[in-house]
Order: sequence, then structure tokens, then C-alpha cells
Amino acid sequence: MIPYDETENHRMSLASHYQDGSCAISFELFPPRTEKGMEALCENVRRLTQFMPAYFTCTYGAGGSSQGTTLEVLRKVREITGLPVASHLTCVGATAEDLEDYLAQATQTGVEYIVALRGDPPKGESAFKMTDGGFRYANELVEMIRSKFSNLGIAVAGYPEVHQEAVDAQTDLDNLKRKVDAGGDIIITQLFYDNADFYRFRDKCVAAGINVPIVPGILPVTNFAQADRIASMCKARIPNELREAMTESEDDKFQFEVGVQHARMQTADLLENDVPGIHYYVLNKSDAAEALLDGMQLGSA
Ligand SMILES: NC(=O)C1=CN([C@@H]2O[C@H](COP(=O)(O)OP(=O)(O)OC[C@H]3O[C@@H](n4cnc5c(N)ncnc54)[C@H](O)[C@@H]3O)[C@@H](O)[C@H]2O)C=CC1
Ligand SMILES: Nc1nc(=O)c2c([nH]1)NC[C@@H]1CN(c3ccc(C(=O)N[C@@H](CCC(=O)O)C(=O)O)cc3)CN21
Repeated sequence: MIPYDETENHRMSLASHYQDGSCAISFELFPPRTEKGMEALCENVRRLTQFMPAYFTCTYGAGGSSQGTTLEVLRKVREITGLPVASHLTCVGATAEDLEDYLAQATQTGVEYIVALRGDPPKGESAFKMTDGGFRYANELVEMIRSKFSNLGIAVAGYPEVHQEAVDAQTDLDNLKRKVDAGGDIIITQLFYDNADFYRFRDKCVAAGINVPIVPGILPVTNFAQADRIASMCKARIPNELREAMTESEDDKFQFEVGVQHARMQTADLLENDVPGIHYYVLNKSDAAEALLDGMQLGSA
């Protein structure tokens, strides 16, 4: 493990992880609901450190999880790995003041990066409702972070298959550009299962004058029921080949193998196509990541 230099002068900027020509990797966690889940998370983080990730991230309020434990997870991850950590942050149910309070707390915890999101509508609601005194779109959150917490690196979300609420692909791209212009250092994409969608998206970003690192997000699916659930939640298309391959057998081990093979194939192809890094949605586990990264030459911290 390469120790992380905590002195202000040597603080890595978020974009700089992606500038040395190697493929930097990052792992995304979510706050576990139980003490046992937290213990398992810590053990899996230890195991994931062997791949020399550049940083870990932890979601905030995703799927109705509690927002309070995000910083607790990140504090533990820092303790275990010594690596930089990123907190996701959403505008859901928060005033600008609430968000500033959270950012102050995050800074105190040692968080260096924020994944700045608008956020999903709360469970049971179909549309995002802006909170009085809060923000309507992620670009407003990015702007606030840039003006009041200038030391924090900022990642914003990009959508290779176009965000479900966007009027059209061009408008979605204009809105992504707005987030980058407001101060986003890098783009992390929504998960996708067909790399062609990512390459098309990347070309359009470049044509639109977006010149920050565009980091593909990959979620290795390990069983078909999970794949189906995630695809519908994230509006990601499961290609027919993957669907058919996975449903050939009901066997857990078989489906795990197929899901991991697919993610491994996506990873190898992305590497050949010069991505600056890959963000893995590991869902607090290490088994799929270990199987798919085994023997691959990526990650450099
Ligand atoms: N891609 C990822 O890694 C992750 C994505 N998400 C989810 O993605 C969803 C959206 O979050 P963000 O992408 O941060 O939201 P966003 O605010 O960037 O975009 C939300 C929608 O509003 C539109 N939009 C954005 N800015 C606009 C503006 N200034 N004027 C008019 N329309 C605008 C966008 O085209 C999009 O359809 C949420 O549901 C979030 O929770 C959550 C976690 C991770
Ligand atoms: N619209 C949207 N919202 C998000 O919160 C989100 C995205 N997209 N895209 C990227 C990641 C992926 N996220 C995910 C994806 C799946 C689960 C999920 O299936 N969670 C299960 C437990 C998973 C497991 O243990 O296997 C759960 O029950 O919460 C959670 C967050 C969060 N992020």
C-alpha cells in the first residue's frame, strides 16, 4: 500500500489520478444497514486495496439508505487504506445550508472529493421535487462547492444511455457541460453493459468541448435477478446476449461466472480503448471485483 500524503501541499487533485497514462481504478461502496454489514464492508475494503485503487467513494441516500453513515464509512475506509475518499452528495430534501453543513463535516472527516449529484426521487415518489431553499439541478450544487469549498475535488455524473428525464440526448449533453463548466473535475458515468454506448457518449462529449477525464462506471452483475433490478433502477440496458447467457442456468455459481466474465470483457475492451480509469460499483463486496481484476494490469494509486 502506498501511504497517502495528507499534507495540504501534496494533496492530489481529482483529475490528476487520471493523467499518468495508466488506468486508475476507483471503488464505490454504500452505507451498510447493519453492524455486520459494516464489518463485512471493512474486510472487503481490505481485500480491494490489493488492486491499488486511486480512491474509494461512498453513496449518500442511494436506494433510501441513511445519509448519516456515509461519513462513518469513509472514515473507516481512510483508516484501513490511507487512500483518498469521496463522498457522494445529493440535493434531495436539503437546503443549501444543510448541504454546506454536510460539506463542512465531510471536510473535517478528511474527505477530499465529492460526487455531486441531484439525486433520485425518494422511494415511492416518481419525480424529483426541489426543496425550498435547495437546488434543482446538480450544476447548482457544483457551483456552490466550487465557491465555498474550493479544496474539494468534484466528480459529476454522465449518462452514456442518456438520463431518463432528459428531453433529448443533446439537452442532456448541454446539461453535463454545464456541470463541468461549473467546476466538475471529472465525469463518472452511469453503469452500462454495452461499451459501444460509452464510446458514442465519449465522442459526443469531446465534440461538445468537454475536456475533463470521462471515467466509465462498471457494475459487475452476479445474478440475473440483481441485473434486472439494477437495470430498471438505473435505466441501463441489459444487452440480449448477456440476458440470454445469464438465464441459461438458474445456478448461482454459473450466473456469477457469466456476470463477471462480461465485466471482465468490458474492462479489457475499455483498456484497449484508452480510458483514463474505471469506476467499479462493487456494492460493498470484493468477490466479483477480485475475479474480474485477477491478472489485469490496472490501478496504480
Ligand atoms: N451516474 C452515477 O454515477 C450516479 C447517478 N445517480 C443518479 O443520477 C440521477 C441524476 O443526478 P444528476 O445526474 O446529478 O442530476 P442532474 O441535475 O445533472 O440531471 C438530472 C436531469 O436534469 C437535467 N438537467 C440537468 N441540469 C439541468 C439544467 N441546468 N437545466 C435543465 N435541465 C437540467 C438533466 O439532463 C437530467 O435529465 C439521480 O437520480 C442520481 O441519484 C446516483 C448515483 C451515481
Ligand atoms: N439513478 C441512480 N441512482 C443511484 O443511486 C445510482 C445510480 N443511478 N447509478 C450508479 C450507482 C449504482 N447504485 C446502486 C446500484 C445497485 C444497488 C443495489 O442493488 N443495492 C441493493 C444491495 C446490493 C447487494 O447487496 O447486492 C440494496 O438492496 O440496496 C444500490 C446502489 C447507486 N448509484
